[in-house]
Amino acid sequence: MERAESDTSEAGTGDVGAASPDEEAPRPEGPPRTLLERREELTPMLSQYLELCDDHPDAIVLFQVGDFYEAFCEAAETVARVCEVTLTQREDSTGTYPMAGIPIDNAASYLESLLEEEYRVAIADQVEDAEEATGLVDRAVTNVVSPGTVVDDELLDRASATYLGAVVGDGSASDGTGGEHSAGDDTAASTALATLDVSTGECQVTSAPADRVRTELERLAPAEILVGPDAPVDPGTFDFETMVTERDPATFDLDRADTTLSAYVAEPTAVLDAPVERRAVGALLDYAEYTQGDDGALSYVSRIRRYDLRASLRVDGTAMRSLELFDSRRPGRGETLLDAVDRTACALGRRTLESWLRRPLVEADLIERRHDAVAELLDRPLVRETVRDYLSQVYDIERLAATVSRERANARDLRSLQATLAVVPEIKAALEDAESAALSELRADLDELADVRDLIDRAIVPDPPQEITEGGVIRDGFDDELDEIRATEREGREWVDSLETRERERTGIDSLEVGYNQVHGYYIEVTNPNLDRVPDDYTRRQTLKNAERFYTPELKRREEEILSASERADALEYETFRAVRSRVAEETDRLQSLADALARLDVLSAFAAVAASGDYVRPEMGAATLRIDAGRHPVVERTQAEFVPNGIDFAAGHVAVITGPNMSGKSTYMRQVALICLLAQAGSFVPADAAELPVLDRLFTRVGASDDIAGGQSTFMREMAELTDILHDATEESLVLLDEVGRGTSTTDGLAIARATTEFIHDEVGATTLFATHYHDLTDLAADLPDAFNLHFTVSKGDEGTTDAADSGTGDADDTTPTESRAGGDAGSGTDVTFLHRVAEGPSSSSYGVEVAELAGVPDRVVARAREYVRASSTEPSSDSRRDDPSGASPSEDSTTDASGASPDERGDTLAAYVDGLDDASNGDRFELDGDAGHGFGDDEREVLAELRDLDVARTTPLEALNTLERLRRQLDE
Ligand SMILES: Nc1ncnc2c1ncn2[C@@H]1O[C@H](COP(=O)(O)OP(=O)(O)OP(=O)(O)O)[C@@H](O)[C@H]1O
Repeated sequence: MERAESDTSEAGTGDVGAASPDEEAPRPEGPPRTLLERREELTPMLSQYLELCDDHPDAIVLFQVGDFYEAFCEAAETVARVCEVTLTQREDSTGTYPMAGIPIDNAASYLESLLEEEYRVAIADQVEDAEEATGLVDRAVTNVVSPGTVVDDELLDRASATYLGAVVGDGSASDGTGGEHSAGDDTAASTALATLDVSTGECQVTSAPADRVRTELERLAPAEILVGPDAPVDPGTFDFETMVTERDPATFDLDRADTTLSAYVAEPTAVLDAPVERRAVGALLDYAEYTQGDDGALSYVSRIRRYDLRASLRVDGTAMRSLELFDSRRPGRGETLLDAVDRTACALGRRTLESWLRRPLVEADLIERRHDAVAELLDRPLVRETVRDYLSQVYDIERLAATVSRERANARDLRSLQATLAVVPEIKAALEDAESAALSELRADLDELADVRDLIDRAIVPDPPQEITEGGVIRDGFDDELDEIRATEREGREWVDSLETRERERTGIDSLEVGYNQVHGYYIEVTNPNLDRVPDDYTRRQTLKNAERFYTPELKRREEEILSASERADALEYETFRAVRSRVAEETDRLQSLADALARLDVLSAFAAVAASGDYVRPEMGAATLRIDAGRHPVVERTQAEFVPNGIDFAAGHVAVITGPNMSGKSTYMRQVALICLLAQAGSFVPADAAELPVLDRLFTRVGASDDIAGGQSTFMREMAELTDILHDATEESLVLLDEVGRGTSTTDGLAIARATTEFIHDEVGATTLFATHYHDLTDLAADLPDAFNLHFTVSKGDEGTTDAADSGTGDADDTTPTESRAGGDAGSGTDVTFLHRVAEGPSSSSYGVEVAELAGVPDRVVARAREYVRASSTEPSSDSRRDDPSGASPSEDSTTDASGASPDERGDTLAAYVDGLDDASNGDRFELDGDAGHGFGDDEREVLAELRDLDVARTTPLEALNTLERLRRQLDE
């Protein structure tokens, strides 16, 4: 590889070793210090580097030197460390400077490492031919690469959009942390969020109260965010990977934004009337322009779309994570909802599917439109499969259109566009009889772009080379001048080809040969024994050992003609190619609309394909009840050999308290209900036998205290913060999943919080709620609250031949073989327990904690002993608040009071009494396991029992519990 150039002749390189990758990263704060200090004495090349660094103080400047991109001094140290390349040094007359370089041919993988570590990189290319330059080669920054602005195919995720975001506040917003929530109140809209996918030109903006914007940020998870001066968001609290980029506050000014915007839309104020939105988009485009270099490089950003957050189901980051919509909690192992329903045929569809799942609809009409289309494609498998087959031949024309517009597309890219356009008529034909509104409209939106397709087809050869400057790109017959030049070239070559025969005849030398070499051009070669027969018009060109090479005046003339024709042809081809590409670029809008239509069609047919193969049904939307017959978890059912379907049937706004042992299926069930609702609102059919669903406005989850700990906050603190959001923001149209709320603190407090929360949601919020809990005491809420009821997960006890399921209408799985996990045998009572993963009405009769312990392998003696304690405790006085209520009110009296209008505040007394009672009861429940009451255990066993007794179950995660049990078991074995 070429590393040096003429003006580096004084440079030498010396290996000073690779930097350790573990050292703390020095961030690029301005140009390399060492160069700044020596500014006056630098050679022209390093001065040029320093000037480019001056212009890009927030980036590492990579400077083209031959086939390498080089960085110097402090920047070199960073490059060497992050890219794991050798730190060398450059020596010149002024001193020695650290230097590190990455090969241009393979730059993408090194750039990726720099982006991963959140560096911004300015690429300074040589902008004149090094051979033609007199003195120092001219260089300019052609592109700034940052996580949110990458356009390079190799750096982009094919399947997901990469967003750059900008958040701007109008200065009037509360920061949302003072408890000032404004659910559904758009008059308080004060914060704008604009996002841009630089690779496609998709630009969107919305404004809403600050807390809503924060949720939207989590949903879109931009790779890079510009935070405006008044933005009421704290970048430190973003819990997704992103790079926060500082910008000059002036770039967020309204005047400047309007000027920037006017280059993209004729009348910015007509498209975006809210100043805060214009400021967000303006700042975003300002930065994007800075990164893309040349003026007009973003001309394909022509559609700036404003959207209303209220037009989509609100799913916050916590819910997205706990429902594993896009990221599995077991990276690399677990599937996500997106994986489960992704049957899209092309990258366009895959990105749109993700965006539909991120933004499900909230208008029944729009949802039904999608369902109609899916139903039609499901009923017509031939149409569906034909369409999917053609869609699989579709290239990523959304990104291709942007590449064309940026003048970065080569001839192969244009051919890919053409190949895509060629299948559009076929797709239209397949949809000819489409009946549903969505499909017929889609069909109408499928612009065949026949003009563009024909242009590319006529202009570009079918299988063009990668390079666009070396000819072989433009078809014969497309350009007269090019055809003429090519004819001259061809004629010349033919003349040369036939020269050998002619000269052999003329000279009578049978061994005479005509050849070509790079240095001397065309020649006639005659071997030494025949030299006396060489004609007079031969001029000697080269002497070899056994032969001489000659040329004739005519051969020389022809050679010049051929070479100049070839050069002219290459130049003309390049020019013609650029003209064709510009012509295609003029149709960027139409190409983007076509890409959009193809993407929608792909998602709808993917939904139909999933429905066909996965046995999904069309849900009935807008129901006042939440009824799902034999529902399935779309992800778990794919991994679980025998998934047990479960139904649900209750009025929207009611609260279900779900009890059952660990591992019985509570969380899976709750998530399944949420996923079914979400899929339905995204336009998909759902995994169930039948479904009637309300249209939800928000979806909240508070699942598993220990599952999603984020840094900085204690588990319980985080749990409570999330709970606060739910209690503030949920409405009657929301679905709330609460899994073991309150588990992160003491049993007494946890139980009190769980109970108070449920009462609040029931009385004040009216959201449809599923509440899974291990606190059996909570099951009496069903008696207290008119719209609450119990569900439980059934367990079969083998020896008794019974289940604790009160057989009910909700369980649709009576004929299904349960997935079995058995505990039992000869320990203690010898109960044989099988988890049926089946939901039933009513509360669970037991927590089966001992059986789970037995399943986990706790020694028989401990299990038997534990059973004795359980039996003993069941004879202790009950801790039920209603029964312990000092007022003496019976449960039925209590609920009568409620039904007759008692406010939750009035019930506060009952709650306090309840908690007091609990404290008393828990004291009473404390068993004496050590000392004299040791019941014949040895010291080791007593130690184990003591540890078990001290275990704070309420603060122990299932995994920790299993680990503890395993350790105790080993301790006993030893
Ligand atoms: N309906 C079902 N059919 C088959 N298997 C299931 C079903 N539901 C759950 N399971 C299996 O049981 C396991 C435990 O389920 P899940 O986590 O929902 O239980 P849980 O009651 O919430 O447990 P915990 O209280 O410990 O959180 C799942 O990982 C899954 O493998």
